[in-house]
Amino acid sequence: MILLGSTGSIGVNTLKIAKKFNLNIEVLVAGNNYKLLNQQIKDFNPKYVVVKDRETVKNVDFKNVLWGESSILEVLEKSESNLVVNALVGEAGLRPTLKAQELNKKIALANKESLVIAGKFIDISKITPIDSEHFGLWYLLNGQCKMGNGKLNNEKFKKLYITASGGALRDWEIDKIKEATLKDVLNHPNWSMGKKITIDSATMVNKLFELLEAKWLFNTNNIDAFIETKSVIHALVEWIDGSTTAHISATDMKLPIAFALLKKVDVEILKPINLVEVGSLKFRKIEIKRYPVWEIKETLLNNSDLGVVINTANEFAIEQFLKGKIGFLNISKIILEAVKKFENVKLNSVEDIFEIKNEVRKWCESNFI
Ligand SMILES: NC(=O)C1=CN([C@@H]2O[C@H](COP(=O)(O)OP(=O)(O)OC[C@H]3O[C@@H](n4cnc5c(N)ncnc54)[C@H](OP(=O)(O)O)[C@@H]3O)[C@@H](O)[C@H]2O)C=CC1
Ligand SMILES: CC(=O)[C@@H](O)[C@H](O)COP(=O)(O)O
Ligand SMILES: [Mn+2]
Repeated sequence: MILLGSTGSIGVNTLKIAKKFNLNIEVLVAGNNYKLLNQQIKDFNPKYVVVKDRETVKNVDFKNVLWGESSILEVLEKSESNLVVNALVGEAGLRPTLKAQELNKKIALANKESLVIAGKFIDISKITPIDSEHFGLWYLLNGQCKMGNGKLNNEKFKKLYITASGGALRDWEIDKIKEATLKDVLNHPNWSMGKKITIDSATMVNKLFELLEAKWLFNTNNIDAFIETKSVIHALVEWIDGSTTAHISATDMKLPIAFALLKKVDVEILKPINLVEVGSLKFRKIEIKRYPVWEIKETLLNNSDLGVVINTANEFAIEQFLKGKIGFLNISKIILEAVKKFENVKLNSVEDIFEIKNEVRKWCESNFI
């Protein structure tokens, strides 16, 4: 397989599954964590290795190390594996997703930003979702709604739900949230993940993205989210008959990853959840006064072209927050102002995405730096 983002949270879990099932790794792509990458090269003996920056190349114990986005695309073209695991973070994952699709490869997609930014240009038949909630929905729907042609029979279900943990600040007094530091925001209550998605969980941008991701994956706008504070339930399907089924598992990404990598899974991947030990579950509404970005939920679902605007503003704002230049609440403020400014955006081609991304980026830089 081809693993993009091998040194990250998803990447490391993917390699644990690869080792357990003795899967071949043809390509390792990492950013600049060469210490971990060198260990992975020793363990998996890949044919190609790509890193983010030229300066990192000299520290990697491998001959012909390549670097940069164009090298990721070049290696995708040269590779023989038919499976790409996209565990890159942010917009950096988009061009590799589009290239893998062009090469008719299967994509095990963790990089949700690919669908947020360019869902309407992505062939969903090539995508297997790794995102835990979407894996849960896929798991629940696959038995009931799969039609012969692989499409889902959407008449069977009434509504899809995904859950949110509420993020690191979910129990903070609302008027204290503006003082949250990076350390506070990275303290996720249930999951251990990369920095960006952990910040997105605290702003609820992650769940906003996941609603749009689900729209593309399951071809429906009939989707919503609520908080389940232990992240024991990941997804639910409300059926026409009035019953609801829920997908429950431990908070460990090895389960969705195993399904995405293997044709079928008939061994234990995670220890089952003991609900008697869990004791109780608490559910909460996602409130706009605590999560301001939730205000644009319907706007985004009804105009998915806004995905590139929201993602660009979010990545800019997170960069500024990580540098200590803006406060936590400004992340949502910048996103909401960008949506107002670019509300009439229209995507007619993939090229439009990159043009609009640059325009939004320039606007953010001239208004918020
Ligand atoms: N973590 C999780 O549990 C979940 C993650 N996801 C999604 O999966 C994706 C990955 O998330 P996560 O694993 O947490 O992210 P991490 O930040 O932990 O890992 C990102 C990976 O991408 C690499 N990388 C980043 N930028 C570049 C670049 N420009 N070129 C090459 N490599 C790059 C990093 O390299 P390095 O570290 O060496 O710099 C690292 O290997 C995200 O889209 C996230 O939303 C979805 C559900 C759950
Ligand atoms: C593990 C996973 O799929 C993440 O997307 C997780 O769901 C993020 O947590 P939140 O539910 O807090 O956004
Ligand atoms: Mn998720």
